Amino acid sequence: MNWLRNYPKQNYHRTPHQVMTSAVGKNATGLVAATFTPLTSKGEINLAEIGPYVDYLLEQQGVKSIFVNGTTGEGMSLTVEERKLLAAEWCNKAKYKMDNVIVHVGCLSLKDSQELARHAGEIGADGIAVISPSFFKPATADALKQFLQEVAAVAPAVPFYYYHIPAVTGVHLQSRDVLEGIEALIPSFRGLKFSGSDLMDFGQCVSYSPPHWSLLYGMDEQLIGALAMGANGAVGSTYNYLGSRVNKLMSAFNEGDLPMARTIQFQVQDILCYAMDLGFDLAVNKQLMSVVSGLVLGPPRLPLLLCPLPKANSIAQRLQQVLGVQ
Ligand SMILES: CC(=O)N[C@H](C=O)[C@@H](O)[C@H](O)[C@H](O)CO
Ligand SMILES: CC(=O)C(=O)O
Repeated sequence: MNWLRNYPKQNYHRTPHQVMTSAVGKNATGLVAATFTPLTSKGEINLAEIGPYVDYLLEQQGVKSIFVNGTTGEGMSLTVEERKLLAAEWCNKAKYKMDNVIVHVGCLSLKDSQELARHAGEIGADGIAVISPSFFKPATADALKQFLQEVAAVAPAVPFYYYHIPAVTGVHLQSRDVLEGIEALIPSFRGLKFSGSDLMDFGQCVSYSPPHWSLLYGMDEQLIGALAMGANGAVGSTYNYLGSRVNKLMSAFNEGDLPMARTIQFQVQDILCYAMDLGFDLAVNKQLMSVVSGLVLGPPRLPLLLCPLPKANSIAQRLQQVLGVQ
């Protein structure tokens, strides 16, 4: 097995599901809902809906952690000022109630990202996450790490997560290469939110990670594969309305009941297949959440277009049918 010994990368071979609490903050584990951003009918941010939203997740979905201003939250379509107001309100309303509020602070401009990272530290966020810049893209993993390092450096006490979502950013660097030596550059580094389909790269990230990192998976339709690979938790948009059911998937998996975990995964896939056949984008997803939860999340921001209500209603109906089957 010489090829193994010659493999240049040092892996920790950690035991999946064991994440130690670290010196900097607490790790995010379990289910994390990537929240939608409530807007008024005129397209302004609607802070008044955030308190009820937090309570809905806790009481109706059993979801105790959130990831705000990310892809689902239309973070890249919001101004820096709007993002600060939203992050502050999420932290404020989730304080003493939720386990973890992770604020996404990635921007195309390094300076904007730093301003948001500093602010997240001031408002007591439990973590910050940064997506790769995607207009001018980093040419190498080292270039990306330099960017991440500069952001993390302004909020050194806040647990830092790298957010990999290649289908959206068009940045296809292997996450394993991004993780290589990252803690020497970013002492507050605490994990990865991996929203890609490449489970080999994800597995290599798990294998490389020390026990105090959290590896969170972000493709809700195949979470079970990532759990098998050693994910510590999941961040996703569908946990806004499927959190309660997917919590059961996680416990079934942890208890070794794979048939049950698989049954639930197939239910999630059924709902998403149905939605995708109709055309499923963030605007549809947001409207679906409004229909299912009763929260008034409003329209998406341009260039996304408001989803016609009958379409969201039809997906919601399918969801109720599928969830009706235990
Ligand atoms: C592109 C996107 O928004 N990905 C989300 C998180 O990363 C997922 O939660 C998906 O929305 C979900 O897996 C449905 O495809
Ligand atoms: C899904 C996710 O993590 C996001 O919306 O950013």
